[in-house]
Amino acid sequence: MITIDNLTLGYGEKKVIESVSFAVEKGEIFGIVGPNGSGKTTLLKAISGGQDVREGFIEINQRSLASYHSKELAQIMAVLPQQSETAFTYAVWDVVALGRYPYQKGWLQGLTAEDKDIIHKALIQTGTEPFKDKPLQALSGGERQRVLLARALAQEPEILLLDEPTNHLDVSYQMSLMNSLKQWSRDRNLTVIAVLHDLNMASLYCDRVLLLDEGQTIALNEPRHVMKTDHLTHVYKTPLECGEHPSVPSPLITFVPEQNHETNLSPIDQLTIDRNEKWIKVTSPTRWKALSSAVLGAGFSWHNTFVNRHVHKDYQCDDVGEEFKHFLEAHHVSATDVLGMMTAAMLEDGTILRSNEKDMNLLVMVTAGTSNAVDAARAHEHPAFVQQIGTINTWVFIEGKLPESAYVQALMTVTEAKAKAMHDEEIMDASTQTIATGTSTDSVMIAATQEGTKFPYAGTITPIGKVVAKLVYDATREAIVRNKRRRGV
Ligand SMILES: Nc1ncnc2c1ncn2[C@@H]1O[C@H](COP(=O)(O)OP(=O)(O)OP(=O)(O)O)[C@@H](O)[C@H]1O
Repeated sequence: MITIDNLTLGYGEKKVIESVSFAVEKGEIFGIVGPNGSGKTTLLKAISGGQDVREGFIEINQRSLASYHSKELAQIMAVLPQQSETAFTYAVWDVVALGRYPYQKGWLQGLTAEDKDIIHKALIQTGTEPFKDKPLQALSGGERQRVLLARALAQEPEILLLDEPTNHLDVSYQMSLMNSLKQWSRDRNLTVIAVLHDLNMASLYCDRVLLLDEGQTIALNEPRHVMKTDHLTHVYKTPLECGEHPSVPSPLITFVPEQNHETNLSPIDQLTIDRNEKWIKVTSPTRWKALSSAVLGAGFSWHNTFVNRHVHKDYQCDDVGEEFKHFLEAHHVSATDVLGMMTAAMLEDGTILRSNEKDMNLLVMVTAGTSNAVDAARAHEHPAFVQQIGTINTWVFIEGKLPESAYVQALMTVTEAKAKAMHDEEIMDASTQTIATGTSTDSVMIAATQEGTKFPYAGTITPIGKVVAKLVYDATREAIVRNKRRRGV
């Protein structure tokens, strides 16, 4: 549909776009992203025919752009520019009606019933119908932006060029605009080329993205290939990270603010451990990124308070999460800060071990009740699942920066070390009379500061994995031994 070949554009002596080539298919949503001054608007202007081409060419439907008469071009292409025109004193309806101009045969010809119907539909589609009689100047920036979009739609274009269309729009209208573009591209085969500053909008809605820097193509591909941490950090010169969107298969770009630390103490030295018969509560002045199977705060989340709460072995509750929150409130602890686990094991038997080898600052806490011990290999022989609280809870605090993959590896390391401790302490599965590998309700947490030394891997044989495995193995055995002693085993 649109072919750009080896395009070079500029102002005076200055080259602003250099040897850029790409093709946009019919029905595609094509995003142009890049830092301020990288040439996005100039490129879009050239595609709309408003910028002289210095080298290369632009074709639309296999015809040179330069060969189109302006009215002919306006019948296939509509433009929503970056700056919304505020000079208009027209009423909204009249502004949208201007979109029908390319179809009028002469100055004196009025609008047909079909034109009016199209204008009405464009007003409805953009939510601007309620203020169709107001002057454009009386509208907010976002409302005006939507009116200009309605005018572009009234042109019934095959191609829509948008320069930062979500500027001025609140989140709900941004989403609604982008959802509409997606729908029009599907239903009417509308081709969209949009300059976007919001990298997440580009990643959520564009079929392909062109990343420009200083007029040159840095990347051109589907968002998941373009939105890479190294590409974007290099181009935007700002710390950011590309992760996964939690609900759709698109990259999620997050920005990392500068951190100011007022103390030289290590994060583990700053942990406060409150330990009594009711709980082991660890609090931190800073938040840790945790991966856990906890009752409160499961999955990946950031916390500054970690509670391992003691409950009676007969504890039963329909909504454990809610009951836990009430418990915390009653103790003046904010539940939103807390990663919370439960255990019927006696907390004074819990073991806390620390390693502070050079660049390996870790703390491990294990509480162990083994009355629900299960041999995973024979678990299928057990009767139906019964939720009981005799459990091994394991916490690992790591000073360092781990990718999410390393969290998962650390989780495996913890599980293997725990299973070996169970084996070496000869903890039996009461049902199968074989050596157990864990208990039926074990819970685990890996928490890291996400600052300092990078640990890309955390499997058993990696530098950090070796320390995790040793501490978890030793702490689990010690907690089991204390538990056995208490029970007189
Ligand atoms: N009319 C003009 N005359 C001279 N130079 C211009 C003109 N318009 C833009 N430029 C320059 O061309 C370069 C690219 O500008 P352009 O507006 O295309 O960038 P952009 O990527 O759209 O930037 P932004 O994100 O800030 O909108 C900039 O250095 C800008 O100063």
